[in-house]
Amino acid sequence: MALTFFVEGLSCRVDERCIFFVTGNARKEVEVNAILREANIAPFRVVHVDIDLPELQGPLGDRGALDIARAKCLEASERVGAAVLVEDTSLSFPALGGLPGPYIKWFIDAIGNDGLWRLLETSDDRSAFCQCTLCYSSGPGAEPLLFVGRTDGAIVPPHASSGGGGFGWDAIFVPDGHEVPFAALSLKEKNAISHRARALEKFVAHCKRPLGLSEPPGRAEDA
Ligand SMILES: O=P(O)(O)OP(=O)(O)OP(=O)(O)OC[C@H]1O[C@@H](n2cnc3c(O)ncnc32)[C@H](O)[C@@H]1O
Ligand SMILES: [Mg+2]
Repeated sequence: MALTFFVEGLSCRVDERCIFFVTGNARKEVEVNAILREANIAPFRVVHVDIDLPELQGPLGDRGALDIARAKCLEASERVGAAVLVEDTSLSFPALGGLPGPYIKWFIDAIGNDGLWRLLETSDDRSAFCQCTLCYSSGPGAEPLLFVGRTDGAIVPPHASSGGGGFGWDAIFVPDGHEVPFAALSLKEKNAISHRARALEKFVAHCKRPLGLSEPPGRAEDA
Protein backbone atom coordinates (compact mmCIF):
# COMPACT_ATOMS: atom_id res chain seq x y z
CA MET A 1 0.00 0.00 0.00
CA ALA A 2 1.42 3.40 -0.98
CA LEU A 3 1.08 6.46 1.24
CA THR A 4 2.44 9.95 1.43
CA PHE A 5 5.14 10.34 4.05
CA PHE A 6 6.16 13.65 5.61
CA VAL A 7 9.78 13.76 6.67
CA GLU A 8 11.21 17.00 8.05
CA GLY A 9 8.78 19.05 5.92
CA LEU A 10 9.35 16.97 2.75
CA SER A 11 6.60 14.82 1.37
CA CYS A 12 7.32 11.62 -0.52
CA ARG A 13 5.12 8.88 -1.82
CA VAL A 14 6.35 5.63 -0.39
CA ASP A 15 5.29 2.08 0.24
CA GLU A 16 6.53 -0.68 2.51
CA ARG A 17 9.34 -1.48 0.07
CA CYS A 18 11.00 1.92 0.44
CA ILE A 19 14.27 2.56 2.19
CA PHE A 20 15.07 6.17 2.98
CA PHE A 21 18.64 7.18 2.13
CA VAL A 22 19.33 10.04 4.53
CA THR A 23 22.14 12.37 3.50
CA GLY A 24 22.81 16.06 3.08
CA ASN A 25 25.00 15.26 0.05
CA ALA A 26 23.17 15.07 -3.29
CA ARG A 27 26.27 13.64 -5.03
CA LYS A 28 26.24 10.61 -2.76
CA GLU A 29 22.61 10.08 -3.63
CA VAL A 30 23.36 10.08 -7.38
CA GLU A 31 26.02 7.39 -6.89
CA VAL A 32 23.96 5.25 -4.52
CA ASN A 33 20.99 5.24 -6.88
CA ALA A 34 23.16 4.41 -9.91
CA ILE A 35 24.85 1.52 -8.04
CA LEU A 36 21.59 0.09 -6.67
CA ARG A 37 19.89 0.35 -10.08
CA GLU A 38 22.66 -1.84 -11.52
CA ALA A 39 22.37 -4.24 -8.57
CA ASN A 40 18.68 -4.72 -9.25
CA ILE A 41 17.55 -5.17 -5.65
CA ALA A 42 13.87 -4.95 -6.45
CA PRO A 43 11.49 -4.80 -4.65
CA PHE A 44 13.41 -2.11 -2.72
CA ARG A 45 13.21 1.51 -3.77
CA VAL A 46 15.57 4.10 -2.32
CA VAL A 47 14.09 7.52 -1.54
CA HIS A 48 16.41 10.44 -0.78
CA VAL A 49 15.81 12.44 2.41
CA ASP A 50 17.88 15.60 2.59
CA ILE A 51 18.99 15.90 6.22
CA ASP A 52 22.53 16.84 7.25
CA LEU A 53 22.83 14.58 10.29
CA PRO A 54 25.03 15.51 13.24
CA GLU A 55 28.28 13.53 13.35
CA LEU A 56 29.98 12.17 16.45
CA GLN A 57 33.59 12.99 17.16
CA GLY A 58 35.80 10.17 18.37
CA PRO A 59 39.08 8.37 17.80
CA LEU A 60 40.46 7.70 14.33
CA GLY A 61 40.39 4.16 12.99
CA ASP A 62 37.78 1.55 12.24
CA ARG A 63 35.93 1.72 15.57
CA GLY A 64 35.55 5.51 15.25
CA ALA A 65 34.14 5.24 11.72
CA LEU A 66 31.65 2.55 12.77
CA ASP A 67 30.50 4.58 15.78
CA ILE A 68 29.94 7.69 13.64
CA ALA A 69 27.88 5.82 11.03
CA ARG A 70 25.90 3.95 13.69
CA ALA A 71 25.02 7.18 15.53
CA LYS A 72 23.94 8.82 12.24
CA CYS A 73 21.77 5.80 11.49
CA LEU A 74 20.08 5.75 14.91
CA GLU A 75 19.31 9.47 14.62
CA ALA A 76 18.03 9.09 11.04
CA SER A 77 15.69 6.19 11.89
CA GLU A 78 14.24 8.16 14.81
CA ARG A 79 13.72 11.28 12.69
CA VAL A 80 12.30 9.47 9.66
CA GLY A 81 10.41 6.79 11.58
CA ALA A 82 11.10 4.09 8.98
CA ALA A 83 13.83 1.93 7.43
CA VAL A 84 16.86 4.08 6.66
CA LEU A 85 20.24 3.86 5.02
CA VAL A 86 23.00 6.35 5.86
CA GLU A 87 26.72 6.40 5.21
CA ASP A 88 29.84 8.13 6.40
CA THR A 89 32.89 8.51 4.19
CA SER A 90 36.45 8.94 5.36
CA LEU A 91 39.76 9.58 3.57
CA SER A 92 42.85 8.45 5.47
CA PHE A 93 46.54 9.15 4.94
CA PRO A 94 48.79 6.49 6.56
CA ALA A 95 51.67 9.02 6.56
CA LEU A 96 49.59 11.18 8.91
CA GLY A 97 48.53 8.38 11.23
CA GLY A 98 45.14 8.07 9.55
CA LEU A 99 44.17 11.73 9.39
CA PRO A 100 41.95 13.26 8.07
CA GLY A 101 39.90 10.02 8.35
CA PRO A 102 36.26 10.74 9.22
CA TYR A 103 37.11 14.45 9.58
CA ILE A 104 37.82 14.80 5.85
CA LYS A 105 34.76 17.00 5.33
CA TRP A 106 36.10 19.65 7.69
CA PHE A 107 39.62 19.41 6.22
CA ILE A 108 38.21 20.06 2.73
CA ASP A 109 36.18 22.98 4.04
CA ALA A 110 39.23 24.44 5.77
CA ILE A 111 42.09 23.83 3.30
CA GLY A 112 40.52 22.43 0.11
CA ASN A 113 42.04 19.78 -2.15
CA ASP A 114 45.10 21.96 -2.67
CA GLY A 115 45.77 22.02 1.06
CA LEU A 116 45.21 18.25 1.33
CA TRP A 117 47.79 17.69 -1.39
CA ARG A 118 50.24 20.02 0.40
CA LEU A 119 49.93 17.90 3.56
CA LEU A 120 51.60 15.03 1.66
CA GLU A 121 53.63 16.93 -0.93
CA THR A 122 56.94 16.44 0.88
CA SER A 123 56.18 12.94 2.13
CA ASP A 124 57.60 9.75 0.61
CA ASP A 125 54.33 8.04 1.43
CA ARG A 126 51.43 9.57 -0.50
CA SER A 127 49.22 6.54 -0.14
CA ALA A 128 45.62 7.01 0.96
CA PHE A 129 42.47 5.00 1.31
CA CYS A 130 38.84 5.98 1.26
CA GLN A 131 36.25 4.11 3.22
CA CYS A 132 32.47 4.12 3.09
CA THR A 133 30.71 2.93 6.23
CA LEU A 134 27.15 2.21 5.21
CA CYS A 135 24.59 1.68 7.92
CA TYR A 136 21.08 0.27 7.62
CA SER A 137 18.33 0.23 10.21
CA SER A 138 14.99 -1.47 9.61
CA GLY A 139 13.30 1.21 11.76
CA PRO A 140 13.37 3.15 15.03
CA GLY A 141 14.78 1.03 17.85
CA ALA A 142 16.27 -1.60 15.49
CA GLU A 143 20.01 -2.18 15.86
CA PRO A 144 21.81 -0.85 12.76
CA LEU A 145 23.80 -3.16 10.49
CA LEU A 146 27.13 -1.92 9.15
CA PHE A 147 28.72 -2.58 5.75
CA VAL A 148 32.21 -1.26 5.03
CA GLY A 149 33.82 -0.69 1.62
CA ARG A 150 37.37 0.50 1.05
CA THR A 151 39.43 1.59 -1.95
CA ASP A 152 43.19 2.11 -1.80
CA GLY A 153 45.05 4.68 -3.82
CA ALA A 154 47.37 7.69 -3.71
CA ILE A 155 47.08 11.45 -3.43
CA VAL A 156 48.12 13.62 -6.38
CA PRO A 157 48.04 17.39 -6.91
CA PRO A 158 44.73 18.75 -8.15
CA HIS A 159 45.32 19.69 -11.78
CA ALA A 160 43.49 20.29 -15.04
CA SER A 161 43.82 16.71 -16.28
CA SER A 162 41.61 15.55 -13.39
CA GLY A 163 38.76 15.97 -15.87
CA GLY A 164 36.67 18.28 -13.72
CA GLY A 165 34.13 15.59 -12.80
CA GLY A 166 33.39 14.12 -9.40
CA PHE A 167 33.03 15.93 -6.11
CA GLY A 168 34.76 16.34 -2.74
CA TRP A 169 38.33 14.97 -2.94
CA ASP A 170 37.75 13.08 -6.23
CA ALA A 171 40.24 15.38 -8.01
CA ILE A 172 43.20 14.30 -5.84
CA PHE A 173 42.56 10.58 -5.25
CA VAL A 174 43.98 8.13 -7.80
CA PRO A 175 42.69 4.62 -7.13
CA ASP A 176 45.27 1.81 -7.31
CA GLY A 177 45.51 0.34 -10.80
CA HIS A 178 44.50 3.64 -12.44
CA GLU A 179 46.51 6.56 -13.81
CA VAL A 180 43.96 9.27 -13.19
CA PRO A 181 41.90 10.45 -10.21
CA PHE A 182 38.28 9.50 -9.53
CA ALA A 183 37.30 12.90 -10.99
CA ALA A 184 38.56 11.83 -14.43
CA LEU A 185 36.61 8.57 -14.44
CA SER A 186 33.05 8.22 -15.66
CA LEU A 187 30.40 7.54 -13.02
CA LYS A 188 30.26 3.94 -14.23
CA GLU A 189 34.04 3.53 -13.96
CA LYS A 190 34.11 5.03 -10.46
CA ASN A 191 31.20 2.88 -9.36
CA ALA A 192 33.02 -0.26 -10.51
CA ILE A 193 35.78 0.25 -7.91
CA SER A 194 34.64 2.81 -5.36
CA HIS A 195 34.48 2.48 -1.58
CA ARG A 196 30.76 3.28 -1.84
CA ALA A 197 30.07 0.55 -4.41
CA ARG A 198 31.99 -2.00 -2.32
CA ALA A 199 29.96 -1.17 0.79
CA LEU A 200 26.72 -1.30 -1.21
CA GLU A 201 27.73 -4.65 -2.67
CA LYS A 202 27.76 -6.08 0.87
CA PHE A 203 24.42 -4.44 1.63
CA VAL A 204 22.90 -5.88 -1.55
CA ALA A 205 24.22 -9.34 -0.65
CA HIS A 206 22.55 -8.92 2.74
CA CYS A 207 19.24 -7.93 1.06
CA LYS A 208 19.43 -10.91 -1.28
CA ARG A 209 20.39 -13.47 1.39
CA PRO A 210 18.10 -16.48 1.57
CA LEU A 211 15.22 -16.03 4.01
CA GLY A 212 15.83 -17.76 7.32
CA LEU A 213 19.55 -17.02 7.27
CA SER A 214 19.30 -13.49 8.59
CA GLU A 215 21.68 -12.16 11.22
CA PRO A 216 20.42 -12.30 14.81
CA PRO A 217 19.15 -8.88 16.00
CA GLY A 218 21.87 -6.62 17.32
CA ARG A 219 24.73 -8.13 15.34
CA ALA A 220 26.64 -5.64 13.17
CA GLU A 221 27.99 -6.75 9.79
CA ASP A 222 31.16 -4.75 10.09
CA ALA A 223 33.08 -6.84 7.60
O1 LIG B 1 25.05 14.07 5.00
P1 LIG B 1 26.20 13.14 4.81
O2 LIG B 1 25.84 11.83 4.19
O3 LIG B 1 27.05 12.99 6.05
O4 LIG B 1 27.14 13.84 3.67
P2 LIG B 1 28.51 14.64 3.88
O5 LIG B 1 28.76 15.41 2.62
O6 LIG B 1 28.48 15.37 5.18
O7 LIG B 1 29.56 13.45 3.90
P3 LIG B 1 30.49 12.86 5.05
O8 LIG B 1 30.07 13.35 6.39
O9 LIG B 1 30.53 11.40 4.82
O10 LIG B 1 31.89 13.53 4.73
C1 LIG B 1 32.69 13.05 3.72
C2 LIG B 1 33.38 14.15 2.96
O11 LIG B 1 34.00 13.51 1.83
C3 LIG B 1 33.36 13.91 0.63
N1 LIG B 1 33.06 12.69 -0.12
C4 LIG B 1 32.18 11.71 0.24
N2 LIG B 1 32.18 10.74 -0.69
C5 LIG B 1 33.08 11.10 -1.64
C6 LIG B 1 33.51 10.52 -2.85
O12 LIG B 1 33.03 9.37 -3.28
N3 LIG B 1 34.43 11.19 -3.57
C7 LIG B 1 34.92 12.35 -3.17
N4 LIG B 1 34.54 13.00 -2.04
C8 LIG B 1 33.64 12.36 -1.28
C9 LIG B 1 32.08 14.64 1.01
O13 LIG B 1 31.80 15.66 0.05
C10 LIG B 1 32.46 15.22 2.38
O14 LIG B 1 33.19 16.43 2.21
MG1 LIG C 1 28.33 14.44 6.97
